[in-house]
Amino acid sequence: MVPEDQPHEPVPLALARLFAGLACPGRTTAALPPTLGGPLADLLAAFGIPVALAPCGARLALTVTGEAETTPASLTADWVTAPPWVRAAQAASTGAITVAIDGPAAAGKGTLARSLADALGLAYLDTGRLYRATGYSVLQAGGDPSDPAAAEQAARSLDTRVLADPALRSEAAGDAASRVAAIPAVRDALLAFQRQFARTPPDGAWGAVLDGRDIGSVVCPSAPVKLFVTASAETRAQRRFLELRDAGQDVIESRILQDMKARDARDSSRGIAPLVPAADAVVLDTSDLDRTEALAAAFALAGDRLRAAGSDVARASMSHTGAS
Ligand SMILES: Nc1ncnc2c1ncn2[C@@H]1O[C@H](COP(=O)(O)OP(=O)(O)OP(=O)(O)O)[C@@H](O)[C@H]1O
Ligand SMILES: Nc1ccn([C@H]2C[C@H](O)[C@@H](COP(=O)(O)O)O2)c(=O)n1
Repeated sequence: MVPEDQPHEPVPLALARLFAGLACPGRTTAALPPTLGGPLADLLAAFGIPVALAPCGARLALTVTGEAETTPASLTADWVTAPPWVRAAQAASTGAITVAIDGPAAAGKGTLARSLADALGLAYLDTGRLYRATGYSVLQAGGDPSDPAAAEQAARSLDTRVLADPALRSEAAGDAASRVAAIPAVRDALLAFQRQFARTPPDGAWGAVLDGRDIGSVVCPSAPVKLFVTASAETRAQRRFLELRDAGQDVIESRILQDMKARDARDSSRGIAPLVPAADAVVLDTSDLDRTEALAAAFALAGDRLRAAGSDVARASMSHTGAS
């Protein structure tokens, strides 16, 4: 039994370290819900990282018990933050690996996508921002986001430098985004940028995490890892309320819930690229998971698929080069 008050690393950091093969033997790294501890321990063991599980209150303490098989002797500036199987796949890679994360508004897609990308050394694209920037640009010009001509013109002339503008996070920008997103010419205009990002991620990254509504179904249908992240409408509205309130916006939770339901209905029922889980996506409901638990679950799900993808890429590369 591990004492409950024993200090633990923050779980996202611990997981990043574990998956990067940089765990510190003998140190308790994560206290996890029982449903996650077992699968994660199996996964780490499969990566060559020896671990032990012990009860810790209502949770399981996951402790690294020995050196990972390929832990580097020292960390250097050019050390690639990725586990051994990822580096093998990277070396043999004939193309970038894509992690597709889809789901409804405020489900936690971006939070998970950023953490996965950071931990695995992948580039990250929040595709919602492309639609938000398009809708916001129409609003700024005094236009109607549902007007196909105005929306298409805004999408085709989009300058990606505006994607970091904090104004894009407002509910008004989200609503405008959902309206322009139902227009086929807008989706067509934004598709090439997203596919290009996935195919040739910036800064030489070996792959990319993209989040949105149609990444697994339309933008990157052959992505080896597809997560559909969801949560109840009430949970998502509360999360968005807290986010906007903490950012200093004057918001009413019941209004956010109402708008969010309307946006979900529009995104799910539109004729083109509707919000639906891809047939081969793994659904992750985060309603009862905090950020840490959701990340642990995503790591377990994504890690398994990525590992398989890494082997496939390596195999494809070997047959391509004639090696056996
Ligand atoms: N599991 C969680 N528990 C509690 N809060 C969370 C959880 N995951 C994310 N959040 C918070 O909920 C809010 C929405 O999360 P996030 O932006 O990641 O969602 P999203 O699905 O990317 O949203 P959008 O579709 O609008 O881009 C953020 O404030 C985030 O910190
Ligand atoms: N791949 C995408 C991404 C986003 N949209 C639309 C639908 C959303 O309501 C809106 C804003 O997205 P968010 O920032 O909340 O993720 O943009 C889409 O249709 N396809």
